[in-house]
Amino acid sequence: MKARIALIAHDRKKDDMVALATEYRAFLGTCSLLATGTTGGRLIDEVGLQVTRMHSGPVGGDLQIGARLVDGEIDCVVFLRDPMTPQPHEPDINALVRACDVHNIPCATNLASAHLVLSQLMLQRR
Ligand SMILES: O=C(CO)COP(=O)(O)O
Repeated sequence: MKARIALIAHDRKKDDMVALATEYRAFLGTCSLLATGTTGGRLIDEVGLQVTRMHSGPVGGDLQIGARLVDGEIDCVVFLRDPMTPQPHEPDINALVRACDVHNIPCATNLASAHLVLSQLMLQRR
C-alpha cells in the first residue's frame, strides 16, 4: 500500500516545504499525499506532485487532516510549524498534533525531523 502522508507548512515555512518536497519528489510521487490548501497548491504548482487539497489551515484544513488521521487514513504528518508567529487557529494546530500523539502517528514539526521521517519511510518502502 502507498504511504499516506500529510504535508502542512505555515507561511514562513512554505519555501522550506517546497524545497523538502523537491528533494524527496521521487519518493513522494509514489505516496498518497494530502495537504492543507495553500501548501498543497504550492506542491502541485512548484513541485508537480499530485496532492489532495483540504481547506486552508486557518479555516479548518488542519482539523480535516486530523479527522482523517483519527479514521486511520494517514501514516505520517510533516507539519512545518512557524514557532515565531502567532497563528489565529492555534487550537486547531494543537488538536492535530495531539491527534498524532493520541494515535501514535509520526509528526515531524521541523525540517530536521522531516528528513529523518521521510528518509526512514523511503527505506521501509524499498
Ligand atoms: O495554516 C496552516 C497549518 O496550520 C497551513 O495552511 P495552508 O497550507 O492553507 O497555508
